[in-house]
Amino acid sequence: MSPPLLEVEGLTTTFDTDGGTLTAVDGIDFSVDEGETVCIVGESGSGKTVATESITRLVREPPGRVAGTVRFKGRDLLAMPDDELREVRGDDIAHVFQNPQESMNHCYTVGWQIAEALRIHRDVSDDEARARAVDLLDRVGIANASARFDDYPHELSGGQKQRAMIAMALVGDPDLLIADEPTTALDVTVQAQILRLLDELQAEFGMGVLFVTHDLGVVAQIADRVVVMYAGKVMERGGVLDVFDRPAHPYTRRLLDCVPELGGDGGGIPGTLPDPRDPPDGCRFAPRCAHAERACRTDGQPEEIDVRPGQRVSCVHYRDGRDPSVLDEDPPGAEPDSNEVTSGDD
Ligand SMILES: Nc1ncnc2c1ncn2[C@@H]1O[C@H](COP(=O)(O)OP(=O)(O)OP(=O)(O)O)[C@@H](O)[C@H]1O
Ligand code: NI
Repeated sequence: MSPPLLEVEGLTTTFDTDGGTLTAVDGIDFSVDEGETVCIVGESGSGKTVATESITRLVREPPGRVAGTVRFKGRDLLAMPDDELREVRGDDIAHVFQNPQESMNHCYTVGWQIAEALRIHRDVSDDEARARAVDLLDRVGIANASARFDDYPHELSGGQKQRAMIAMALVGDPDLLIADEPTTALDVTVQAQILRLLDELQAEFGMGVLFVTHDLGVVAQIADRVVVMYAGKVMERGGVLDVFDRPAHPYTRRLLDCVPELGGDGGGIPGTLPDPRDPPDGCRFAPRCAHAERACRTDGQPEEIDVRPGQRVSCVHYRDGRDPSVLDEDPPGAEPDSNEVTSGDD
């Protein structure tokens, strides 16, 4: 088997804040294979964005600090000199962010920005850059691309702006596309179009995609594999069909319970995320877990246990000699520590 395109080990990102050191991502591992889509999913504040921005060291240091290993095509991005990393960022790994407004320069036309990116990455003439930029705009589904080339960002709709950002990301023909909630700011119809577009482009360009979302409906649509994050830790991971069919971790189950499209009630999970400056002992989810017992509240996050090929869960109830079927029952009288409700899909 060839090594993964991206292999993240022990990724830990902390921030120095006035209130002390905050650990946003706490020693997580995951990988993305060539041509594969991996979704990182979890509630707001779980560390999804910080994790993906740590990969190419987009996190500002200080106050941030990124540790661990991030091997991309065999090279450790965290140990790489800045100038080499800049090349990787432009050519091999592209980011698409949630708000295209913020990622685009308002003073230049959309086409010019894409052409300029092409000129930086490739040694091409102005005419070639323009032709290729128009081609990319066309490829991402912007109608009448050669006319739209001269539009300023404010002249495009939200969906068109996001398409243009995707075109910009494709300039270097990346091997890995990191997309952080790229459709969250868009309405549902446009969101579906952009997801379809990403799917097509992935097949065409053969990219690996690392996709961040809090929306399990989106995960179901696009993921090959899913990594469930909570409070800086990985709770569960596996093939998307396995995890959706037979979620193992109580947190994953509660998340899925929230999704109306999957028969859920659309509500939230009672309680809130722990303070990242002072996380609880044991499983990070224990304070909100109806099945938590003493073993869940001691030591660190439980080691991950294989539940079926490719699916692993960090939960003491799956340890040898234990019966995880207790998680299927409503524990009598057991209430999570807090009844404050947060939305599971904000
Ligand atoms: N620059 C920063 N300085 C201090 N703390 C930060 C910084 N950036 C992120 N954090 C903290 O790190 C934690 C993880 O944040 P992150 O943005 O990665 O969450 P997320 O899972 O992407 O959430 P969302 O779904 O809302 O985007 C949060 O507690 C957040 O407040
Ligand atoms: Ni985020």
